[in-house]
Amino acid sequence: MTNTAIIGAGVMGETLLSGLLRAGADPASLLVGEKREARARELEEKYGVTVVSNVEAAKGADTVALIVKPQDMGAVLEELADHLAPGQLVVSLAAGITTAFIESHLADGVSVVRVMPNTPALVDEGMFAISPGSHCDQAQLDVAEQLLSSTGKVLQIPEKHQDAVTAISGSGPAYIFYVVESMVESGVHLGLPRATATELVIQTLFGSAKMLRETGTHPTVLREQVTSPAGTTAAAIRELEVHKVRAAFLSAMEAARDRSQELAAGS
Ligand SMILES: NC(=O)C1=CN([C@@H]2O[C@H](COP(=O)(O)OP(=O)(O)OC[C@H]3O[C@@H](n4cnc5c(N)ncnc54)[C@H](O)[C@@H]3O)[C@@H](O)[C@H]2O)C=CC1
Ligand SMILES: O=C(O)[C@@H]1CCC=N1
Repeated sequence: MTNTAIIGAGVMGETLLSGLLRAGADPASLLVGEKREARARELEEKYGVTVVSNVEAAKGADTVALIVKPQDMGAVLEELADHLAPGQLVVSLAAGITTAFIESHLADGVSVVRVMPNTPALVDEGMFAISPGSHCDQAQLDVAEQLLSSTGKVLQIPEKHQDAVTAISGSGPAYIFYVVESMVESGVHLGLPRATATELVIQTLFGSAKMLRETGTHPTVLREQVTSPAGTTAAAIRELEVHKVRAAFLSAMEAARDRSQELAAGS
């Protein structure tokens, strides 16, 4: 039985923890380090796992998943540095933090994988992009892929693309939820009951996502199929163009990419 340590069990840590349990992991094989006392008790009650110190969790683990905020990563690495040995695999899910930064804190030969996850992993529809550090071989990358694949798709990418990936799929669910909020509010503005507007928007989103995935048809073609000459959709899309929504998406994702790079620099 392999042991996995989860260091930092907030939103994303719980997402990974619950996913591993849904995939059949024995709670005894999951060692959790979480600094907030109340949160630790909550997770113990909810999942039957034991929360221990970060060092205790990491020492006994084959794989150590670091899921604290980028700003907390330096402190956690300093705490764990003397307790991690070659043969253990460190998997970081933090935005911006490079494998070089992590390796610089750890003993030579400790393997590192950088991951950009997203929250839909909570419903087994996550998107994970993974990149190996300098001591990580293909077999260890496959271990990381195996760990994550129970809760979503896993793509192996060069680390130089991680900041762009963070802007697209890491932060992406927030943009989609923002669009959903905006469409629901619009429905309410047009006189629909909120519950009706919400149901309409969620099913439309789900159906559209399923069409994209299952037909493999280009999104432009799918949009054109909905857009009748002089029809309602053309009137709506014209407004999105007038308000430069496409350009706003480009700027937003550039800002997220840039912020990921700033996090790497420690700000
Ligand atoms: N929430 C999201 O959608 C995504 C988050 N991430 C990354 O995941 C990481 C965690 O993010 P969230 O879960 O959203 O944050 P969070 O704030 O919900 O969770 C972080 C957890 O780490 C704990 N923690 C902090 N310092 C600690 C320490 N020294 N020892 C033990 N536990 C400690 C905190 O108490 C907290 O429970 C970040 O690096 C973020 O960039 C990546 C992609 C998506
Ligand atoms: O906003 C953040 O910094 C994290 C990383 C990607 C999604 N959430």
